Amino acid sequence: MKSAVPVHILSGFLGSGKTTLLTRALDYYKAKDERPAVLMNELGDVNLDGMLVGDEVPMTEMLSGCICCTIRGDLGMELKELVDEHRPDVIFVECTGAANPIEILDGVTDASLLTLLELRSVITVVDAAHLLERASNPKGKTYRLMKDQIRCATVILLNKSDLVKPEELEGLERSIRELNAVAPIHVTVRCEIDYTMFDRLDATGSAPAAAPAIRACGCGESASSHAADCDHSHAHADHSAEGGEHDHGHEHAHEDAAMHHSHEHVMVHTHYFQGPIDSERFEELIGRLPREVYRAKGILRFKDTGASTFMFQYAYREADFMKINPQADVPNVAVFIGEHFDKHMLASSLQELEREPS
Ligand SMILES: Nc1nc2c(ncn2[C@@H]2O[C@H](COP(=O)(O)OP(=O)(O)OP(=O)(O)O)[C@@H](O)[C@H]2O)c(=O)[nH]1
Repeated sequence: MKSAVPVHILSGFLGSGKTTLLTRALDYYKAKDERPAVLMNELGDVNLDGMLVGDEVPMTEMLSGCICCTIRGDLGMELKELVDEHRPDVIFVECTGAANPIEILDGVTDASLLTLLELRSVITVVDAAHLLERASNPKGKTYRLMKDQIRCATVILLNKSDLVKPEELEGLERSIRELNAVAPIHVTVRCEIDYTMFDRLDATGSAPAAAPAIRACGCGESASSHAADCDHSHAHADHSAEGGEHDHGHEHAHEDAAMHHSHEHVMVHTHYFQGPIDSERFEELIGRLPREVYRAKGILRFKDTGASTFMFQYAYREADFMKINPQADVPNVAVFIGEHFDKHMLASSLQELEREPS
C-alpha cells in the first residue's frame, strides 16, 4: 500500500511570509525531483499568490473564504482530489492569514483521510515587526489570532527579523516561548532556513507532527475529539460561553473566548482597474492607506513604466513592486485586506486613479 502523503500546514498572520516560505519549499522539492502539490486558500476572489507557484506544481485554490470556517467542509474533499489526481510526494496547505490553524487541523486529520494523508507539521510564520507592534498593546482580535497561530505551531519562523532590533528579537523569542514551549523557533529573513528540515519532517517513522501540534494548542487530544467537545464546526457561533461544559483542560484555548471564529471582522476589497494607471499616484494612495488596511497585493500595469507588469505587495506599511512576466492574460487588480476600513472611501480613491488629473 502506498504510504500516506505528508502534509505541511503553513500558517501565520496576513503578510508574515507564508508564500515566501512556500515558493522556497517548492523549489527545494523540485530540485530533488519530487512532486509537491499545493492547496491555497485566499480570502479574496483572486489568487495572486498562486501566480508565484509554477504551472508544473498541481494547485487547488479555495477562494473567497477562509478554510478555517466558511469553506472548511470542502477541505478534506479538495485534498483527496489532489492526491487521487496527482499522487504528489508532499502537500502544502497555505492558509489565509486570518485562519486559525486548529480548525484546519481538524480538516486535515479527518478520519476518512487517515490512509491518504499524514499531517507532518504546522509551520507558523511570524512577522517580527508586526508581533512587536501588537504585543505593545496586547488586546484585540488580531493579537489573539497571532497568539493562537503560534500556539498551534510545530515549527515557528520568526520572520522579517531584518525589520527589528536584535534586543527586540530576543524579547520576541521569549514571548513566543511562553506561548509555545515545544516548537523550534527559527529566526529568519525572507524565510531563509535550512530546507533539509522538510526531509526530517517528512521521514516516515519520525513522530507524526499532528500530536504535538494539538498539544501545543493545549488540547492534549485529537483534533477531531477536540472539535467534537468544543463544537468548532459551527461557523462563527458565539463561542464566548464561560466554558464550564468545555472544561477539559485547555483553559488557554478558551481564555480568548471567541478566537476560533474571530476573523469575521476581516474585510476584503478587490478593485479591477480598467487599464494602466499612473505609478506615482498609486504609490501616493498606498502611502495614505489607513492603518486599518494592513495587507494589500495586486497585479498592476502602469502608464509610465512601458508595457511591464508588476506584482504589488504591501504588508504593514512596507510596499514592494516586482516586475513579472505573466505567460497568460492576467487581470489588472488590487486586493486590500484589513479591519473596519472605509471601503467606499477606498473604492472612490481607486476610481479616481483611473481618471486623468484635472
Ligand atoms: N523586509 C522583509 N520583507 C519580507 C520578509 N519576508 C517576506 N517579506 C515580504 O513581505 C510581503 C508579504 O510576504 P508573503 O510571503 O506574500 O506573505 P504571506 O504571509 O503569504 O501573505 P498573505 O498570503 O497575504 O497572508 C512580501 O512583499 C515579501 O517580499 C522578510 O523577512 N523581511
